[in-house]
Amino acid sequence: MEDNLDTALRQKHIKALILDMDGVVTQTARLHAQAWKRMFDAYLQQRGKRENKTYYPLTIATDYRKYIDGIPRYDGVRNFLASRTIVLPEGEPTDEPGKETIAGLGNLKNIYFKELLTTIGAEAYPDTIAWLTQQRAKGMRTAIISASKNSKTILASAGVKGLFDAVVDGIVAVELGLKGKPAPDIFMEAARQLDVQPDEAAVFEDALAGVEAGRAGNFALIVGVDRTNDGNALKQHGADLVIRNFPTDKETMTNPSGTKLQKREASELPSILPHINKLLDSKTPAVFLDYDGCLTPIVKQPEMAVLSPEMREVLEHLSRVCTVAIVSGRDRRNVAQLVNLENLFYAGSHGFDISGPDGMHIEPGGAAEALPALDEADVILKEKLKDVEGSIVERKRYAIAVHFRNVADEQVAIVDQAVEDVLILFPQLKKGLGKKIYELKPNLNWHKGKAVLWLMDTLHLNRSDILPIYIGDDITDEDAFASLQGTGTGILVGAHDDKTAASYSLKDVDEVRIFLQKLTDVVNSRRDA
Ligand SMILES: O=P(O)(O)OC[C@H]1O[C@H](O[C@H]2O[C@H](CO)[C@@H](O)[C@H](O)[C@H]2O)[C@H](O)[C@@H](O)[C@@H]1O
Repeated sequence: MEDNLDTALRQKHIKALILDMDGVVTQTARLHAQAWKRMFDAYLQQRGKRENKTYYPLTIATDYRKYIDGIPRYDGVRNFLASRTIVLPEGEPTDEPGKETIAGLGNLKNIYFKELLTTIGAEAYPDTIAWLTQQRAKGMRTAIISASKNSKTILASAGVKGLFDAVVDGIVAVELGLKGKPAPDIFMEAARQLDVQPDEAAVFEDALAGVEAGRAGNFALIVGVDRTNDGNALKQHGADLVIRNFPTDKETMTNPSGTKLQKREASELPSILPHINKLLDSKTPAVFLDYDGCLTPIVKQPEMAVLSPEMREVLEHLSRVCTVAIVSGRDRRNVAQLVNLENLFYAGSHGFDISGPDGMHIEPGGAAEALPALDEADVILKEKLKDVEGSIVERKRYAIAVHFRNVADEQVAIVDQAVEDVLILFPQLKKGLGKKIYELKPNLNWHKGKAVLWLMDTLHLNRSDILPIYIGDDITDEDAFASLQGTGTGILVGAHDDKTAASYSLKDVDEVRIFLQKLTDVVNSRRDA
């Protein structure tokens, strides 16, 4: 569907792109949702006590989306309160935060939001930024619109201010007397500032009110950006086209060392087996290994993935001749127990939790602050999924895997929704994908690739006589392949759903064992020579 976007832009002769900020360019929707929930839940509770009445708390999946998302702040307060049959005086924009007026409650929400912005910060969607950068390089003009009065701070916090020729936000709207969405005013002003007519511009929106606003303004193309599985609703409200991500040319993305990242189809990779001698040359390997799907076959239940005695023996021999680390999505203690070899390094929870021989233990990703969010998310997910047969919520120290391998196809949507609902509640967490699992991880720039580079550095392996080799089978291993591209070797086991940054392949777990055995033999034979 994403490929259609470039075609649609061409067909409609689009000269300018007007993008909504929250949910399309920056990931602040979750911060907003959390701030709204904090403000309204406390207010409703306090009011309920006073009136001896029960007011239901705000639900993010329904109330926030329906009454608040994408519209000016005070309108959001008024809309939501109306859904609970509460009418308050409008008040003044200068009302004290928390005063029982529309403005007072809106001002309190804004304080909570700014607190979250300072503590957690805004992040830009990498796919949007990569695509926008490409479009601007082709001469496309770009504007960003938002109902927020904090847009400048948010754009600066996400580091994307320079990507837009015009910014039309809540402050500009007040100055010019522009009506909020679903009125088209804010988009029309953006088009005016870009010096284009609506029939020359495309609008990108994730909110239903925003899609309606684009339609009301007769823009040439309305693109719904579906980050929350709401594609049908976006279409019903007027989107011409719905995309889940912006189409980026993955081959042109760069790896952490700044060199061009090469990605290929798994089927194009040569087997590493005939190339071991050439690969090693005169170097000593440092071997980083994923666990599930690499050292053990993928099985139905996580606890059934037991290491074979043969694989353990091979690993033990290898660890006598070079550094060996297991880099896994599993909990570190769990994977260390499964492998059960003392002289290996273990990076668990996708690299956030690392241990090694002689009592070494360190958590280099800085994820400790996400622990309360993980604890709460774990409880909520277990409650939400308790009746979904076959689902497993597997808590690791710094991640939660939500397994749906054994869930009936028609129930997988319930799992999807539960994960999305929880993500909205916890901006400290982000979603990752794996084989038939969703992973909730700390929302930090840390992953298996960073853990590998950290180990290389800490263990003084960044030397010309060392060849780092990473072997893995899953999407999460791509970060490690990318981190080593140019300096080491990535080996993909089997295939996953995307292109790969690995350079070689191995068919399955048996071939991994054969490769590790041969590697050990080559190093040993050199020593004997
Ligand atoms: O990074 P890894 O060591 O590969 O860990 C990734 C996840 O592996 C486990 O789940 C996967 O393997 C299970 C057992 O074969 C399988 O049932 C599941 O469908 C796979 O996704 C593990 O349970 C997760 O915690 C890891 O994150």
